[in-house]
Amino acid sequence: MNDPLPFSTIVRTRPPAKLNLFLELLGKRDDGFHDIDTVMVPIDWCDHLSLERTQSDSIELSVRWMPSQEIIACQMGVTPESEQTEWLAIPADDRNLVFRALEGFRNRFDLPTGFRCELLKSIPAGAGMGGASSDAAAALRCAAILNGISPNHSGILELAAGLGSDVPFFLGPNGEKSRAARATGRGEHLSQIASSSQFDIVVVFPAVSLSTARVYSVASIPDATIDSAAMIVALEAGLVNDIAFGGLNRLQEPASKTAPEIDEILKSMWRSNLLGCQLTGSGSACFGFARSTVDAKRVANQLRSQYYPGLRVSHCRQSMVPSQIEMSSNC
Ligand SMILES: C[C@](O)(CO)[C@H](O)COP(=O)(O)OP(=O)(O)OC[C@H]1O[C@@H](n2ccc(N)nc2=O)[C@H](O)[C@@H]1O
Ligand SMILES: Nc1ncnc2c1ncn2[C@@H]1O[C@H](COP(=O)(O)OP(=O)(O)OP(=O)(O)O)[C@@H](O)[C@H]1O
Repeated sequence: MNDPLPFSTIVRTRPPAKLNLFLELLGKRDDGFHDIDTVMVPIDWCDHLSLERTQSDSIELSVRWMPSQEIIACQMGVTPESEQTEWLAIPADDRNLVFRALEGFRNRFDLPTGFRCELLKSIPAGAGMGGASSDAAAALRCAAILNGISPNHSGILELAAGLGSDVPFFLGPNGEKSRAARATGRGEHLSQIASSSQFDIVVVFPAVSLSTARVYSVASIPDATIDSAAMIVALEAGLVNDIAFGGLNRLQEPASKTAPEIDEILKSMWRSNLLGCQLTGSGSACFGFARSTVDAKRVANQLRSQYYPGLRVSHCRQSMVPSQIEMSSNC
C-alpha cells in the first residue's frame, strides 16, 4: 500500500457498457441466484466518471445525463416527468451502485477521508447493458488508485462481487485487459477469451427498463443446456458470422413476455439485414452485428428515423475492460 495521492488529484475514466453474446441458464440456486454460462464483450457506449478525495468523511455524488435529460427524453418521445420514464431518474444517493461502491471501499479500507464523484450517464439504465455495474467497478478502481491501493487488491474483487454479479466483469478477468470474457457461477467467475477483432454492432434501446430480478424470476431452466464453447471458438477466430448466428440469450423469452416491444424491435432489426439480432442480459436493449462499418451506420440511421421519437440507437464497436484511468491535478 502506497501513500494516498494529494487531495488535488482527479481521476477520470469512461466505464463501458457490455453485451451478452451468449447467456445460458444452468440452474436455480438456493441463494436465489442462477448459475449461468455467459460470454460478454465491452462496447464503446460509455459513461464518464471522475473521482477525487475529500477531507470530509462522506460521499458526494452528482449524476446527470449526457448531453442532457431533456435531449434524451426528446429523442425517446417522452417527458422527463412521465411515469414511463423511471429509467431517466438515476438516483444520486445510496441507491446508486457508485455510492455503495465508494461507501464499501471506505469501510473495507477504514478510510477517514471521503470522495467527490461526478457521474455523467450515457448508458441506458435497466437495459441489460450493465451500466450501473460498470460505473461501480470504475469507482472502485479509481478509489483504489487515489488511495495508493492496487486496483487488483483482493479486497476490490470481493467488494465488486458483493455489489452485483456483473461488477467483476468490468474489472477484467484477474484484472487483465480484456475484449471478451466468459462468466460462470452467478457471473463472478471470469475467464479471458483471446479476442482481438473489432466488430460493428448496432445497439438499440427501446424506452423501457426491465428489472433483472423480475426477468430471472419468470425464466425457466432448459431441459438440455447449451455450452458456450462454440461462441468462444468463434470469438477467438474472429468469425463474425459464427458469432452472430451462434448467439443465445435464455432471458430473451421471459424479457419479451414482460415487454412486448422487444419482439417488435428485434423483427425490425432482422428486416434491416443485420446478422444475428438478440437481447442483451435481462434487457431491454437489443443488438445485431453489421456486415461492415458503412452498413452499421446505414442501419442505425434507418432504425433511428423509422422509430423517431422512441429509440436510442448507437453504432458500437468492441472496447476493453477495465477502462483506462487518466489522472490530473486541479491545482
Ligand atoms: C443478466 C446479467 O446482466 C447477465 O450478465 C446478469 O446476470 C445480472 O447481473 P446483475 O445485474 O449484476 O444482477 P445482481 O444485482 O447480482 O442480481 C439482481 C437479481 O437478479 C437475479 N440474478 C442475478 C444474477 C444471477 N446469476 N442469477 C439471478 O437470479 C437475482 O434475483 C438477483 O437478486
Ligand atoms: N450508476 C448507476 N447507473 C444507472 N443506474 C443505476 C446506477 N446505480 C443504480 N442504478 C439503478 O439500477 C437500475 C438499473 O441498473 P443497470 O443500468 O445496471 O441495469 P441493467 O442495464 O439492467 O444491468 P444488468 O445488465 O447488470 O442487468 C436502475 O433502476 C437504476 O435506477
